[in-house]
Amino acid sequence: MGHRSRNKQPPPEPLKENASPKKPGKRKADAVEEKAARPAKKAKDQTQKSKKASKTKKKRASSADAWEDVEDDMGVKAQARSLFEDSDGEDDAFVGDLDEFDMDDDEPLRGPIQAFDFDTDEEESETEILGKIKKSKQIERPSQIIPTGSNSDSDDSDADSDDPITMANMEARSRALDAQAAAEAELDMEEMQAAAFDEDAEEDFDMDDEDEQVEVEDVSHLPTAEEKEEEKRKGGPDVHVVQRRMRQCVRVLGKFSKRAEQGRSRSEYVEQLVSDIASYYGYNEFLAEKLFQLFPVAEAIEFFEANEVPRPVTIRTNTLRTRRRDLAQALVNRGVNLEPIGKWTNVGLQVFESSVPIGATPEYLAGHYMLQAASSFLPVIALAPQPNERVLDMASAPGGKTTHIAALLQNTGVVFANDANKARTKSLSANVHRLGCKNVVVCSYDGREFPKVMGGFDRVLLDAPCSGTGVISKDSSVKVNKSERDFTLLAHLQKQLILCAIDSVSPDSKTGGYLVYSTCSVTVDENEAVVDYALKKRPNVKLVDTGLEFGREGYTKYRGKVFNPSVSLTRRFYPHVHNMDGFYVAKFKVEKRGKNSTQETSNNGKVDTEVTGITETNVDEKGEPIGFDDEEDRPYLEEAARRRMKAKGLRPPPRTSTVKTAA
Ligand SMILES: C[S@@+](CC[C@H](N)C(=O)[O-])C[C@H]1O[C@@H](n2cnc3c(N)ncnc32)[C@H](O)[C@@H]1O
Repeated sequence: MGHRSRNKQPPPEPLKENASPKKPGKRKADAVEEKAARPAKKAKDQTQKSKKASKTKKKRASSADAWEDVEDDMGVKAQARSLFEDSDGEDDAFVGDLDEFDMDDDEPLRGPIQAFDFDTDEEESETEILGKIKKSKQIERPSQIIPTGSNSDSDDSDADSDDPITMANMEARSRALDAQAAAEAELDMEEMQAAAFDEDAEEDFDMDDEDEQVEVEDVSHLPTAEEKEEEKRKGGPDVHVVQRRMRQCVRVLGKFSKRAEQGRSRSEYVEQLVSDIASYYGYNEFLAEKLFQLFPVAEAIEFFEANEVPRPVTIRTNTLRTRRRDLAQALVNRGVNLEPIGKWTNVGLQVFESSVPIGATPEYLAGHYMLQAASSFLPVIALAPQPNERVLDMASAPGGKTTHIAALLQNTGVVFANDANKARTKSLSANVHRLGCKNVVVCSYDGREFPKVMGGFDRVLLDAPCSGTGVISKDSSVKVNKSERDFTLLAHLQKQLILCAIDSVSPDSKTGGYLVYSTCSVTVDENEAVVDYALKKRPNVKLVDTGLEFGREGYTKYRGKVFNPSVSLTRRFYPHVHNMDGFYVAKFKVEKRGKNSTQETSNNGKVDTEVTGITETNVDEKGEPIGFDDEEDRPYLEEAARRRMKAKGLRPPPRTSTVKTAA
């Protein structure tokens, strides 16, 4: 466990608080208090604004208590989940213990039950109606994907008020806290950028006392190999030293030629920074480096910081049972403080606070909603199933996306909800029943057996098993339990699954012919590399626009690898950018094999046309057989079989072959 993640211990001054604009957690509030107690250390060119920020931080420390346990408890409970299997954290059947929403106050939540007139014209905008409950910030600030309240006009004093929390003042207090957190996140961001990029700043800090000066001088140069050894011998560096060294490295890497120590290379700074990130946030060095490489230096820190903050609690209205406005009304009447997630979804609600366990309300039990991360709406929106279609959800347990698909099909057509893990199909079936899905067939095959089991689907969703590097805030065990070998095995499985998923789509479908591939991981090996592999192995598919309104473009080049330019049509989602779990979505159109066809690869709005050269048989563009080389695959398949046996409590036979990992 890293310095930053150590539970409930008095934390160090955070490197950068609240990268993700959310309510502060206990550790952060404590950190603010500690900061206030320590001798002031100011940025040289500190503005009025940042003075105000430190004031706000102190205020927040005293006012945020009512929220803190919510976050900490959620973190602990979420950690109990098995990530590999249920990596996007959706409800696993009955989730009856979300009682962390209970207020800490001795005073129970009181106040008149709110009644809203929902009997207005059907055509009245739902956002407008929900705005009566909580004014939608999406309207005011459409660039935000999940609202944070940063644009709230509430007075800060609302958050500090000593008055008891009531239904009447809860909204204002909630907004004020959100606004504080967002304002601080912005300021932190500015400070970080200033530290990294301010050309004029020769020194990071003014020294307010001599002790500080000594400490800062100590970390202003990179430790030599001997010093590192010494540091290790003493049980690792002091957390404050690590923090300042990280800041220092970020700053140097921002303008290397000017700021680096003489004789030290860029890679030495990167190495030191990665090693400090690993120890500060509690990652193994391999994963810290893998994730660090995805972003520019300062942004990488934002990503790691965002992984320390829980994402918003969100629910998806089950339109087979109710309408969002009715659900919102019912939950508000039970003391739930919520608002629509954003314009991009008409079924999502963000829960800010609740006086009842949100996983055990009568509405939940009656299947009116699914507890579901906002990011998991995305692949289904991209899939866009049409009524009466035949859809395959190849890796579907516990069914968040299956039940969403069933709802979009309006209980027509059929969804085959498959999952290789039979035990997990129980929670899948439970959710299917609870949500009243009548068009779902649950089955349990290894996805690689499709399309032999059944093919000819109008649409296929492959929400692939993955490393879960997008959901570290939910399951911090990922920080230490993923090795290079895991990524090699996962990418191999994903490549096998994606070919089977493509082959299960009917190119003759009148209404569809689409595959959506998604993961809750942010690594390139599990995303763009898999998609690019599929494009190479199956020339009869092309990538198309996902139809999602936001998300960063997929990489077309990454660390020496060059992918098909159309991979830019795929979309990446990040906790520090979109305030949702890290996610990846790609959408393919499957065309007929055996005919030369024109492939449109739209790249940044430009449309390239190329002849794909599809052949009659199952061969790739070099005339080599498509599919897997049995010999090459044997160790991987053997490894998978061993894992399955272990999972069932059986002892696997000795290995006859070994899986090669990349050098
Ligand atoms: C990311 S989770 C799926 C989450 C699900 N789509 C949802 O929205 O609730 C990945 C799933 O893949 C399943 N899985 C792993 N290997 C598989 C395989 N070879 N074939 C089919 N499913 C597999 C796991 O059991 C796990 O439930």
